[in-house]
Amino acid sequence: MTVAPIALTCGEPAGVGLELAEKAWRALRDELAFFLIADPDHLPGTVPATFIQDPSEARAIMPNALPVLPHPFSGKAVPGEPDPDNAEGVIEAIARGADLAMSGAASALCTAPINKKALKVGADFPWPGHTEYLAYLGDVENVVMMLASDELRVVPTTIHIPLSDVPAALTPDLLRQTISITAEGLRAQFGIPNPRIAVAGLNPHAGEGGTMGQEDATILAPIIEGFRAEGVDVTGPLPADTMFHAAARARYDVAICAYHDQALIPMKTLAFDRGVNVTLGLPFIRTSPDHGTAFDIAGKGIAAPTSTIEALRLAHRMASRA
Ligand SMILES: NC(=O)C1=CN([C@@H]2O[C@H](COP(=O)(O)OP(=O)(O)OC[C@H]3O[C@@H](n4cnc5c(N)ncnc54)[C@H](O)[C@@H]3O)[C@@H](O)[C@H]2O)C=CC1
Ligand SMILES: NCC(=O)COP(=O)(O)O
Repeated sequence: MTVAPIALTCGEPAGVGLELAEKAWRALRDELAFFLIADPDHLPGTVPATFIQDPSEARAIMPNALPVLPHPFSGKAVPGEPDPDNAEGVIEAIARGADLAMSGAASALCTAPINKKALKVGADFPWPGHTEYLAYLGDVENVVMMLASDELRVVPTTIHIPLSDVPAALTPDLLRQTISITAEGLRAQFGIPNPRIAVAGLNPHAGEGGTMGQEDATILAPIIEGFRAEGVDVTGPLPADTMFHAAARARYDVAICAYHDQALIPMKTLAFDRGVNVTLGLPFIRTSPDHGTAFDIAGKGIAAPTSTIEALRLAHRMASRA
């Protein structure tokens, strides 16, 4: 099935996003169609680019040049040095890509990394990241961040909040919504009819019967029991330290974790170079590489494009299934 091209936002122009867009185009030009939303003046001089006015032009251009939907920014792109004047452009480009995905002109949105601090400094960006901003743009209250690779899928129930705030934020409602959205996403968008969902405990040894914390028994266990009573395959709370080795991973399709690092450390340890960040629960498909702006290597030409390539491939597969 032919699907509309994917919108790829450039992300932070001082990061590795533009380099990755070029490398992804070289790898995927004969495989799928995408177009980059970026300032023409920021493009690497090494990439043949053709400017488009409408996403529908991208497919025919793709084999020969990187299709670019021009979006002017106010500042220059200097590797490793984010310009506060570019913050508005970064934010607008994401909104433009989301609009195109919601209208169907793009089959999905794939986002190159942003630098959260640069957007805060440059434009007082009020959201912690794409995930929350896209929920706002898509007018949905609850979304789920899932990091996916062949080895492992993980969901952090709480996302970009201080560790000290996690226990209070881990409410029954949030956990219930997170499990529901994840289960539905795996069914509808990943073709897993009865997903096996493992829930990680918050405390060491999942609380060790209440001797190492109460939340596992008082908050996590009742929600898990509720889903099981409805026939959903949810297990846990499992001790987090023993649920990520190979034999344990074979028992579930996704691990629901309590907080950001509990989920992302195993994921990035196993598959940093090919992990994909997917937002579930949006009214459109959104994927992203699993890494950040990598200022330390920006402009050196050494950034690995594999995670971006996998993000575009996964977006294409999800769009083809929709
Ligand atoms: N989806 C997004 O927009 C994301 C944005 N970020 C943001 O990125 C910024 C930097 O975050 P960090 O924690 O420093 O993580 P990072 O992923 O940017 O960098 C961590 C390390 O991994 C290396 N690295 C990252 N991507 C690479 C690639 N493609 N090829 C080779 N090496 C690579 C970097 O050089 C660095 O040594 C922060 O502002 C963070 O919030 C982080 C993750 C995702
Ligand atoms: N650590 C994951 C991350 O920062 C991705 O955030 P988002 O910008 O995709 O919300």
